[in-house]
Amino acid sequence: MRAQQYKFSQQAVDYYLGESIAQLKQYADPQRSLLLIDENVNRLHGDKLEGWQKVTIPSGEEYKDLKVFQEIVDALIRLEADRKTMLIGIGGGVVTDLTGFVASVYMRGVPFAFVPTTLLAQVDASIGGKNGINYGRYKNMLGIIRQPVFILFDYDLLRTLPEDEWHNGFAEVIKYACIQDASLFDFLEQKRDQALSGDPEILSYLVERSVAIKSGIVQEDEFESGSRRWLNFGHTIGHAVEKLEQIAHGKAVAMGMVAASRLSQRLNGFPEADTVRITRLIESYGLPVKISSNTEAVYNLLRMDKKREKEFIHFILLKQVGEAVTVPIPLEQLKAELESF
Ligand SMILES: O=C(O)C(=O)C[C@@H](O)[C@H](O)[C@H](O)COP(=O)(O)O
Repeated sequence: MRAQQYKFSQQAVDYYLGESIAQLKQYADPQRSLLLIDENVNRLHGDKLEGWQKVTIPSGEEYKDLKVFQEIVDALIRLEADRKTMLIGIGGGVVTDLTGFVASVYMRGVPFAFVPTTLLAQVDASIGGKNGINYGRYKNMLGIIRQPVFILFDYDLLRTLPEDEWHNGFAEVIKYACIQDASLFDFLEQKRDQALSGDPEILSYLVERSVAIKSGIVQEDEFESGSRRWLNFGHTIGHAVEKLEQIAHGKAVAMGMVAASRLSQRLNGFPEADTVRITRLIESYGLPVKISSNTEAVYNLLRMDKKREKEFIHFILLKQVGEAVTVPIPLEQLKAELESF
């Protein structure tokens, strides 16, 4: 196990990398904590969490909504959770987002922590303090930026992930390579087989490199007025496609990254050969690259992206592999570009 601490504006966050979920009692008091745990994770790993009070959360993005938020608040009231009760979210991004959001508003804020159990949650969703829920057709429309007390990364939990969910997580790792780390991009190309087969050494490297890249960017711009926007590479179109097609986040981001690379080619001088390279890498990790959604429907959702300011969207493009830039694109121009794809 490797312990690290990252300091953010209101909270220092402890990371326990390569720790076992069975050791959770070392970091939180079962008498003063409540586990919000994904129902599948509880079924598969609940035996390692005896002696904790649990509230189970249904599995799936469709549950990251106001209704489940309300059910969790009801459970907290029923269990008489007070201001010192720590909420520990154990599951994928849905559970960590919901836990952080409920914890941020219940009694005006209680402490919280995460045990991310999917690759996507370990490399992305659990880090950086973005917590929230979807609202209607819009992704993460209600939310807050607030940091957890700690994050426990247990790599063994990834072994029980369903095939599809496993591939999903690689989309966000590829994103980090595209926006900030060309050598990680080479590594992902060269070590694809070991990465996909879950080779422990390669996997811990990929998680820890991703965690370091994301944490560094968030430390620099926690409230997303500059470099943090880069973490949204592939997400502007991706979020719209995710909602329209009801597909997994990683798949939608994969398609969004290919679209953003093509846009980078047209508007930012990004070499065509690199769009081809990104597309190949994404495909080689078993992720989709082609969007078949209705263009107008994509545009109508994308108009409400959080990076919009009046008639512009701060769109994330690439300059080269490993270097992102934010370019304000007028909505009308974006519409025309989408139509021409
Ligand atoms: O942490 C961030 O900042 C990100 O943009 C990371 C994204 O991968 C993540 O999906 C995030 O939740 C999207 O945020 P949103 O602000 O576009 O809803």
